[in-house]
Amino acid sequence: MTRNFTVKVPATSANLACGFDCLGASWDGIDLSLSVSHKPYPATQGSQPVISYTGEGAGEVPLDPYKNLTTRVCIYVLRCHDIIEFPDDLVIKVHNEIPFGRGLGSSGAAVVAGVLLADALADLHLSPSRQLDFALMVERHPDNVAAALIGGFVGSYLKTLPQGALDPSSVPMSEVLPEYPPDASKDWGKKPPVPPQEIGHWLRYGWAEQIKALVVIPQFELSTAKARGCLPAQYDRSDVVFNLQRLAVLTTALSLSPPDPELIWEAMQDKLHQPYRSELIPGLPEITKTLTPKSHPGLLGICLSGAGPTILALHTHNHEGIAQGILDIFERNGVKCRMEVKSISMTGSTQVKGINYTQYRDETQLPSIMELIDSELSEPYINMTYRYFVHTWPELTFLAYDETKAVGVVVCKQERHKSGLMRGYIAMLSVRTDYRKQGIATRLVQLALEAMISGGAEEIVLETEVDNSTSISFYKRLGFMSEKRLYRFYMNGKDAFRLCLPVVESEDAYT
Ligand SMILES: Nc1ncnc2c1ncn2[C@@H]1O[C@H](COP(=O)(O)OP(=O)(O)OP(=O)(O)O)[C@@H](O)[C@H]1O
Ligand SMILES: N[C@@H](CCO)C(=O)O
Repeated sequence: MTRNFTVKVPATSANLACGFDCLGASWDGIDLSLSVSHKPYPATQGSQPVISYTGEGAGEVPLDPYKNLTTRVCIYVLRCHDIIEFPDDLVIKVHNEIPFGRGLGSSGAAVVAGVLLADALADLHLSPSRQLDFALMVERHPDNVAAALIGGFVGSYLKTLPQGALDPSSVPMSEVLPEYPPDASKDWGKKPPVPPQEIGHWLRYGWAEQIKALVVIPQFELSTAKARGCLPAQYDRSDVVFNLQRLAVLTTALSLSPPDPELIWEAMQDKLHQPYRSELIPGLPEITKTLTPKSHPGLLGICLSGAGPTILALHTHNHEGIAQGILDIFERNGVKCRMEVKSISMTGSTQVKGINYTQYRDETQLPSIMELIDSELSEPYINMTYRYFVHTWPELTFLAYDETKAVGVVVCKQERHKSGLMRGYIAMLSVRTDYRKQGIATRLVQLALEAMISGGAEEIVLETEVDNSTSISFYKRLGFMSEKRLYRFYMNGKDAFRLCLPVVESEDAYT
């Protein structure tokens, strides 16, 4: 059976001015997404994962699973659980909307995605706290990764670990995520350092629903490493106190409704990182000092997003006016930008298990098939009828599973009709009522059609009750046409329509 699932991780803004290395917020509608399919463990083929990648960073990101950040984190987490290889037939389709090196947490998102990928592939059932431990072994400040994992407006700190515990910051990154040599075999880097428990603690704050984020993204990249490189090793006590006082106010100020612009603007001042980063971001001091709630009504506070160069302007309204103010300053400094308005994402990262489809395997599936169909159809069938179909044409019965629960089935047969044509026949189709409208019936019928056509079917037919308009329009959408009316076809005396799909030469004519 092939399993499939998706992983989605939102973009984040770390710091929010005074909360250097401890505050973060995640944004809706700007995500890193993985769409994954694989065979369940144990792995037997030693096959390499196939990665494809679209969106931000396409063409730049390595697609070799031992070089790509997300899959390297994934194999790191798997190996910490004594699973040394990727599962068989692993296909990962990445779509990334988070631009690199702009202070929107792209690397944190890639790391979190790797942790969630490993978790889902091997059914590790890691708690959010344990997921954060693994992420913090790789991305060593908690602000982006905590906000990306948990979602919302999040405060976090790194715990002081007991003496003797592994200190993540002292483990060289090359030991956590080794650079795999080209000839790395599956035994290479097998025993990585396992993170201590509960490296990071976090708390989600309230966020007033009126507050939106205007995100102004300059065209140039600034790596976090470079933006940290210009920070001093030590600070004046007065600067630290300046930030702490603002931090004490900001976390609650952003939760109050209606938001107080004067309070928030002043609380979003900073002396610990932005002044030092000004040399790397032309126009930054002017943007953070001259745009105020008085000059630009609707503005609440303005700062660097993470390590920059993106500017984050929290506001309640007037995003066009505020954006123009920022764009004018950037333009005078020769910086080109694009902008987006975002809402806070309260969901954080998600792993959504998909429905898995499988061909009929053996009699143990018969009770599920019978239950699904008996609960659905007006026509009662006896055991022998089911056995006749699934034993004669096992390759033409398909089931849909949510984890181990069967939620849909299609049962078909195929034989030569007296007209001389090879005729496929859809005998039964059923999807649990609570799983409808997810495309499960369509996928089941498509699988059956593919199997019948590859088995030589020249036409495919079925019957449906004349007053079952849902069923009739479902099959018509798949290309079926009404062929004839069959009078008193069902035992309840109802008429049926026979629907027919002529198989034309193009194999995808039915899709
Ligand atoms: N989806 C991804 N897949 C693989 N590698 C990625 C992905 N996203 C980011 N990276 C790697 O992370 C680098 C960017 O990391 P960096 O920490 O400099 O910036 P950022 O995470 O966008 O900013 P910040 O941490 O300040 O918010 C990229 O150049 C790339 O090497
Ligand atoms: N707090 C970090 C952001 C990236 O995690 C910094 O400003 O360098």
